[in-house]
This record gives sequence, C-alpha cells and structure tokens, in this order.
Amino acid sequence: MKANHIDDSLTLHTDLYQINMAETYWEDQIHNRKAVFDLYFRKMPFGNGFAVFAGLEKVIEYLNGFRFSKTDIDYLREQGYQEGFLDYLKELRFTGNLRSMQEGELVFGNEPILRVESTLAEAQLIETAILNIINYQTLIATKAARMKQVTGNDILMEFGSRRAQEMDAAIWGARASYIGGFDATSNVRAGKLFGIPVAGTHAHSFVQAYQDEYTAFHKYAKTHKNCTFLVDTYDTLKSGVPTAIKVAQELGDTIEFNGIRIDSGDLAYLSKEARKMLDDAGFTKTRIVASNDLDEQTILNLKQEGAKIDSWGVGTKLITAFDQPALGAVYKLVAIENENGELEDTIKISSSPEKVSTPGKKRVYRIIDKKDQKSEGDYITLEHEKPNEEESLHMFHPVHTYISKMVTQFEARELHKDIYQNGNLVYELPPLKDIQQFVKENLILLWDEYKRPLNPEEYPVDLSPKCWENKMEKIKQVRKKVESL
Ligand SMILES: Nc1ncnc2c1ncn2[C@@H]1O[C@H](COP(=O)(O)OP(=O)(O)OP(=O)(O)O)[C@@H](O)[C@H]1O
Ligand SMILES: O=P(O)(O)OC[C@H]1O[C@H](OP(=O)(O)OP(=O)(O)O)[C@H](O)[C@@H]1O
Ligand SMILES: O=C(O)c1cccnc1
Repeated sequence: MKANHIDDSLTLHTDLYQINMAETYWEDQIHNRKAVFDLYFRKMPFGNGFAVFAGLEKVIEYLNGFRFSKTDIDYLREQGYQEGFLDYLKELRFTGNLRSMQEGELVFGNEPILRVESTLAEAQLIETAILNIINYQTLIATKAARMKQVTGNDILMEFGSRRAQEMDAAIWGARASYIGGFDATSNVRAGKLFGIPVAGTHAHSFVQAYQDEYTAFHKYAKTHKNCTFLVDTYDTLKSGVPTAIKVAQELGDTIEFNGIRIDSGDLAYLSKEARKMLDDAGFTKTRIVASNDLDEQTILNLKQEGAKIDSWGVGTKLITAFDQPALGAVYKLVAIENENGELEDTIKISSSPEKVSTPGKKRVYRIIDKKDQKSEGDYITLEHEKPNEEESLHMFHPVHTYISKMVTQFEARELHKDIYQNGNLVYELPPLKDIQQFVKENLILLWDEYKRPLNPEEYPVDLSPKCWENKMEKIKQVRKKVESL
C-alpha cells in the first residue's frame, strides 16, 4: 500500500461509483449533458410532523472549493483512471445552477429541498457530499426543534461534543442545534466559528480535584464570578445544595450566583427539593440546570412531574440523533438532456408508490391561507407553473387522490431561492441568529396538529394536476417499455 496523501481538498469526499460513472460519461462524451437532480427525504425523522432544513452554509463552502487538487489527481492516477479523464477532472469546477430552500425552512417528506441543474458529471460527483451534509444537519436541527417544542421558554444548552460522531459532527451539530432553537453550546470552537453563544458550568472532576465541595465552589467563584455549581458529586440534598448556598451567602454581592446543576438521580424530586432550599435561603432568582441523558421524552416527563428545572443541558441524545441516527434523504435524477439537446424528464419506479420519484424540473410553494395565516400544505408544480392566487386551488394527496380539498384566498409562497447560477454564488447567507428566528416564524404558520411531538398529523405535500399527470404519463411510458422487452 502506498503512503497516504495529504488532505487538501474535499472533492474526493464522494463514493467511488460517482467517479466511475463520471469516467464512463466522459468516455461516452455525454458528461456535459445537462442533468437535473432533486434532493429530498421520504420519511419524517423521529415521526415528527416537520423537519428543519440545515446544511446549506456547508454545501456552499463545499461547492466553492469544489476542484480536484494535485494530490486528488495523483491518487486517482494510482487507482488506474485514464490520463484524459484526469485532465478533464483537473479543470472541473461547479458550473451549474443550485436552487434550494433556505436554512431554517420547514421541510416535509417527498418535496425537493434542493435542486441541482448542472452537467451530468458535476451533478453526479457532488451527490455524496451534499447528502452527507444535509442528512446530518437537518436531522440534528429537527431533533433540536423537537426539544424546543417541549421546553418552551426554558434555556436549552447543547453539551454533545464528547459524544458526537467525531469533530465535524460536534461543531456542525452545535450549529444545527442552534438553528433548531437551542440557546447556547458548550463547544467553544462552534462559538468562535459561528458566533453561537457559549455556556457551561463545571464538571465532577473539578470537585473531585479539591476533594470537597466547599473549597471547590469557593475557588471557582473566585475566578468566575458568574457561577453555577454542580451539586451532585457526593450527595445533592445533604451536601451539594447546602454547600452551594453557604458559599453564595459568604461571597454575597461579590459573585453572581446563577444557580446549580444536577446531573444524576431523580431530577424531578431533587430539583423540587433544591428549589425549596434555594428559595428559603432567599436565592429565588437562581436557576436549576439539569443534565444526564436527556431527550424530549424525558424532559416532557420531568415537566409533567412538576420538576423545577429552568435550563436543560443536552448532549448524547441530541448530537447523535439517538433514536433515529440517519435522515435518509436521497438525490434523484429528474431530467436529462437528450441527444437533440432537449431536457427529458426521467423517473425511478418502485413497487411502493411513495418511492416512485417525481419527474421533471419543479417548484415548491407553501400555500398559506390569507384568512388565518396558517399553512394549508405544500404544492409542487412543474417549473413554469405558478398557482393562481385569484382562483381556488384543488389540492389532493398524490397517492391517495381521493383525499382532497379546495383552497381559496391563499398566498403561494415559493420556497426555493437561487443559490448558484452558472456556477456563480448569487445568494447571501443570512446571519445564524436570523436563521433561528426564521424557524420560529415558520412554525407560527403551522397548525398545532403538525407540531405535536407524538403522532402528529401528516402535513399535505401535494402535486399540481400537471405535475401529477406528467408523473403518471412517465410511469405509463416506462411500463410500456418494460413490457415490450
Ligand atoms: N424524575 C424523572 N423522571 C423521568 N426520568 C428521569 C427522572 N429523573 C432522571 N431521569 C432520567 O433517568 C435516567 C437515569 O439514568 P441513570 O440511571 O444513568 O442516572 P443516574 O444513575 O441517576 O446517574 P449516573 O449518570 O451518575 O449513572 C436519565 O436519563 C435521566 O435523565
Ligand atoms: O448526558 P448527556 O446528555 O450526554 O449530557 C452531557 C453529559 O456530559 C457530562 O457528563 P459525562 O457524561 O461525561 O459523565 P457522567 O455521566 O459520568 O457525569 C455531563 O455531566 C452530562 O451528563
Ligand atoms: O458545562 C457543562 O456543564 C457541561 C459541558 C459539557 C458536558 N457536560 C456538561
């Protein structure tokens, strides 16, 4: 085996089969044909009623740097690719169009989040990285939003770095969590890179290092006037909380006693008892932070039990998307240029109707009822259609077509923005804070039925009659072709 090459580009962050397909396209001289791919997922993550789209910033970072470095080419040469193909790859840049939802947009099953329209080879080569980025970040932003749904105005802190699937996941997961509604992260690098507020308390090891809570809290308060003491190293109610109170009383106004963190035991019982003790001592404004394997389910239970918890520190189950570790978004070819230079729609058939792709270049609209400012569903049209807001709109389920409704007095809000045009970035990324705010505003448009974490209603994602007919026609054509074999 040869020595490893240096890691100076992300372009080989792709599956081998993409390069193999690109080589065949190149040899067959169809590599520059125009191709259109849609990126979408089919099944709602965590059984949630909505997903929160995240990942566009990193996709842009990746596409801006999309070029094969000298070491990439050297490596591919070692793998046996032809020189002519390597010469072609050397010059390759992303030259296509990208339309996408904005980060923080609410997204649902079977609707294109993003559309790539580029040369066939380029569009193929970028598939893996784009899916890799969006699948993870959208999953984490959605998991975070689920937690936000149950915590309301409480403070949510992301503590997952030590458990994340490696370092990139920790920092991009911290960013996705913030988009989904978290207030802060403990990862300082994520704070530095993205401007996310950083927050934290101290560990059991700090108390263990001094071997007694009184000294540890005193020492901590001396350097960090703003302090939250971890009270469960030895015995929360007999030792931790009384010691925190004692130190806070002794230091008085010289410190800002924010409160305590409890990290084990019965968090409902302990927080209620601790609250009483803090209040009795006059520290009514202090906060109780809880941590320890929390997720939205445990938090909901704790709230139902009347836990007196103001802030939640959440790590493992958020950053690893513990109950559903992958989103399952796919990237499907929906149109390809034929030998006459015309764009022809393509389809992927499956025995399960949900898995049949929707052919053609399309647009996605959110249909908002003007009377109550609530969303009636999303409506996918062919590229040149726009729902006529002056007329009533017939919305029907694309598989169970008898489920239908007429919508009047609506606004059809288009969800895709131009991100790249002919390889040029034409989109300005909003500040992260605005993306978080965008999620909040988008959630106001949804009826509560779609927002409940358990068994939400299925949000309608419908096809326009033209889009639906086009799909049916394509299915017929493919069937005919198969039957004639
Ligand atoms: N009152 C409660 N209701 C429901 N779940 C709770 C309650 N209190 C704690 N939990 C959760 O129960 C689980 C307890 O886990 P575990 O047994 O590992 O904790 P522990 O033994 O108290 O602490 P340690 O992490 O030190 O082992 C955690 O996920 C915690 O968040
Ligand atoms: O539980 P999570 O949601 O992942 O949150 C992060 C955890 O990391 C820290 O302890 P660590 O797990 O390192 O050790 P401990 O469980 O023994 O306290 C912290 O005290 C939390 O419990
Ligand atoms: O600051 C904290 O309390 C913290 C940070 C990371 C993991 N657990 C706790």
